[in-house]
Amino acid sequence: MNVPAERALDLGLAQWVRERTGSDALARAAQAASAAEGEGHACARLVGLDDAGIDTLRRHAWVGAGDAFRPFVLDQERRFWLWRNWRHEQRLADALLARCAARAHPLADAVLAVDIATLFDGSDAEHTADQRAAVGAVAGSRLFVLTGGPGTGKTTTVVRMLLMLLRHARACGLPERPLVALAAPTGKAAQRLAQAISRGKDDLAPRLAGSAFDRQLDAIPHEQAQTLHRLLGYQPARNRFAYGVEHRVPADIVVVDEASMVDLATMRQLVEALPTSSLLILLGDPDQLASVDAGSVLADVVAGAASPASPLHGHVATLRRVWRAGGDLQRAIQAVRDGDAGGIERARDAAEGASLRACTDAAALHACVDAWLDRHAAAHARLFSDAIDPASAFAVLRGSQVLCALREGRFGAAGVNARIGERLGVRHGFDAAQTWYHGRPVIVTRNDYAHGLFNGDVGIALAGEAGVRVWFETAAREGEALRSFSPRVLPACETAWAITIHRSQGSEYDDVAVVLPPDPQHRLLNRELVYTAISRARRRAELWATAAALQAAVARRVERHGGLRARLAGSPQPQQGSLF
Ligand SMILES: Nc1ncnc2c1ncn2[C@@H]1O[C@H](COP(=O)(O)OP(=O)(O)OP(=O)(O)O)[C@@H](O)[C@H]1O
Repeated sequence: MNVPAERALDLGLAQWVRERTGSDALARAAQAASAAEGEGHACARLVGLDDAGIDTLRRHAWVGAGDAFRPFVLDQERRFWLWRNWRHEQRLADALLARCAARAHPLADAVLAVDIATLFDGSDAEHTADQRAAVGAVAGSRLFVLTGGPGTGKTTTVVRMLLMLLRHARACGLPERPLVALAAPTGKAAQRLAQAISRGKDDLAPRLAGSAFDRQLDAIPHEQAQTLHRLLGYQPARNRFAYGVEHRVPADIVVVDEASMVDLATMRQLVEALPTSSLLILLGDPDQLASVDAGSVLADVVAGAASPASPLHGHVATLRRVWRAGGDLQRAIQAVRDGDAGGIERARDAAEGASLRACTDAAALHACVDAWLDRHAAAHARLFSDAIDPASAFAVLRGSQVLCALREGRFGAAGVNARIGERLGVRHGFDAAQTWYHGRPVIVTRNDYAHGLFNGDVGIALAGEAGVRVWFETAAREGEALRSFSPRVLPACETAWAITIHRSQGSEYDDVAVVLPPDPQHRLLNRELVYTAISRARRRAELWATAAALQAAVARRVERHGGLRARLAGSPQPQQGSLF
């Protein structure tokens, strides 16, 4: 079992605290809080300290109870925060609860019933009961959270919510013509949101022609979906946001998709930057991996709201029915979400759906890669043909993707990438050792504000008359489609035949292969990781793993430590775990 190395950052903080305070106990607690933050927790749990040690810490001038600024906060449950994370939780919870307190019920039941019937005309009332209820509940709220797994109709439902809100804007306390902003944590997710909303509008247009909602469809600006950082006016040179408490985002209704990826600090920035009279709608799947940075805001909101005592109760709707085709795959995804690894093993032979390919060693991994390349041979032949245009190349890339739990090593993205590149080179007659070959997919690993390219953006290298250009489909400006760059000016990027599961968040592919390390004890294996990976698949997911590693992963849940959930539940909640 590999243990995380002590980070220089955490040791540095400990040393700094020790030098200034002379307190070894405080230095060690500070190190624990910093290390916990690095692992995604908002605070550390000091359960290894005895009562005397806790008392010593509590009496220290640098440690407070959170009522006034102190560098650290220690609560009654031995949770220990860096001040900034304590403050983020406090301010975020206050803002969310204030939004709930401002709730009104402006529309009469009869009006709601008629409108919902129009918006869902032609659909089965029982099958759409959750979606209908969500549309009815949003009117008059200042915060609404719509959750559900892949294909449960979150986007479909939010389009109808927006139509309802636009039609009754004044009654709902919004301006006559509310400004709607659509955002997501990454460029890729923003692009998908734009496409999904556009599709939803197109589906509805013929059905709503001539109805009271006809006019409102045009007021949903799907082409303006943007990253959260852009919505908040992030200024990289100054590392600050243009919008905040002093200067609010000019928007009346803000929809944020893939909210599970939004960390604590960014969510606080968002809620503080929105006008208090605005409505914030969060969409997401709380069972997915939490944000890369500290916090698990969406999961905390959903869990907190489950308590009937919570002011958030009634502000969260969960969609359960899966509308997307592919019953086998959907059943396997749900089984993993519910902790049942057998859901995948039972579907072992499914040509469509989910399956497990035993992958115990390098030879087995190579066999998996070869079978994968055989299956996608026709698509790769298209990709490597000289005639392919960038849009078609991106369509090929969306068809299949290998996702790895690890970054490094043979079973990590680095090793699998190297193997796939090498095998494709042999099959299609190119030298995979050269960096920029025609057909090479890449993923950006650093933000480059000058070129408008961001961590996670996927590009494709295509050779043309002007030499190799690298194409991207994430827009830098509104209305822009494809852009190309010389490889020389690109920010850091990596080959993307295989990418990490973390990097795949917010993306979807028809066919997905998920590579897990064979060691069942590997500390990075957990249920959220496997669930996130296989739920990226639209048609088929294949796990390259040992049955033991799969079972161990699905059995292990990660819960992030923090105080947000208890604040939102309306009552203090002790938590499990030890980091000290
Ligand atoms: N009430 C409905 N009637 C008919 N089809 C529906 C309904 N709700 C959803 N669908 C269909 O199910 C599919 C998935 O819906 P949608 O894209 O809204 O889900 P989602 O939860 O946003 O998915 P994801 O986040 O995984 O992309 C779409 O093809 C959509 O048209």
